Amino acid sequence: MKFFNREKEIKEITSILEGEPNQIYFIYGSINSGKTTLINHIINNKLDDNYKVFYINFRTYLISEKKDFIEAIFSTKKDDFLETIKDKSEVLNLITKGARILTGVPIPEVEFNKLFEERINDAFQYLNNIMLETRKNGKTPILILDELQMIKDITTNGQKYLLKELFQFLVSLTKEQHLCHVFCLTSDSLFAEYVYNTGELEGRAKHLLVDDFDKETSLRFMDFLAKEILNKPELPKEQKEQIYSLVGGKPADIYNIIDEIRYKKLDDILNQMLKVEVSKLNMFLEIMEYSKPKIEIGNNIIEINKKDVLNALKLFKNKYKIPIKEISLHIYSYLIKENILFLNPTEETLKPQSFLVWNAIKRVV
Ligand SMILES: Nc1ncnc2c1ncn2[C@@H]1O[C@H](COP(=O)(O)OP(=O)(O)OP(=O)(O)O)[C@@H](O)[C@H]1O
Repeated sequence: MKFFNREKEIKEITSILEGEPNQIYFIYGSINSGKTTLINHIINNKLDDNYKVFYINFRTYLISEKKDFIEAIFSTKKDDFLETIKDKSEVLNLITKGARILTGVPIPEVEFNKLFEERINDAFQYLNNIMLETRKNGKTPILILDELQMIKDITTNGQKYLLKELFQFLVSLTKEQHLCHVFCLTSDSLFAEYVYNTGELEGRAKHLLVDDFDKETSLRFMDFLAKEILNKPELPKEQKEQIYSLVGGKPADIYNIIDEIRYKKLDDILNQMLKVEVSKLNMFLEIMEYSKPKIEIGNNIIEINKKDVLNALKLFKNKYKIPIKEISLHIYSYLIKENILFLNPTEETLKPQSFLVWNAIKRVV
């Protein structure tokens, strides 16, 4: 897959990386807006060997307890051949000479096994030492935590949230020690909102939005893909308009459509996409009748009323984006959890997760 555009975001992130680590950066955006693709493009193509990237993707693990969290962060393997790291000198080798991007923080197997018996702070202490070693060897460490929301419900010692301890540690890495750049990625906008309003991160964290493309960029992206995938110089203007009016600037949707044009008619592709989305929404509303869904807000469990959901969705009939205060907290939280709405905490607005979802809403309610 060839990478397209995002000059503004690339400039912003590379400028951050040129400076001293000082804040935790949260990269957020609606589903499939291109967050992971962007950060991967930057670490693979825009950095020189003076950087060392520790990339942790929580999506690849099923995380339900502290032990899983530790397993996700650390790696006891030297390389893709799954050779085990035996001692500290092999860890140092990986940090100084190994690949620029490491998946997981390297640790000798014996030390890793010990982490399970000890307090979570020991894991953070080990991580801190690795960042110090990386610095000592003349490299700037970058820690990337992808899909961070996966750990939000993990408790340690029965009730204390692991997330809070992690945040404290990340503040120490950035604002206090200026040791390591930290980027957290999330597609869960309720989580992004929680982070945005978390008192202990005030003045210590910044949010960077990676949104769907605007219209002009989307049309250029279609021509870019027409060249890459279809071997055509561009797509006819009316086809581009047709695609945009159904899926807007969602990179993943645009990519899938152009790819399918290789073997299907555009009209058929678009009709099928809309049909599927409309039936998903209809099914969702129908199931609500029977399942009587509930949502936990603070310490309260609130039942979701179908009529309230329909009224909330009706607000989008003529508008793509609305102020958050127009929908009550439990209803919008539920619709976000169900991947129907996206919340932008910095703007305090709500919009459908995608243009396609918006088109379905307009037809169903
Ligand atoms: N800048 C880009 N250039 C080319 N293709 C892109 C770009 N951004 C996104 N895409 C396409 O969109 C797909 C989804 O992007 P990606 O997985 O990065 O989104 P995401 O925001 O990380 O998703 P999630 O919501 O699941 O976290 C990619 O697999 C790719 O096909």
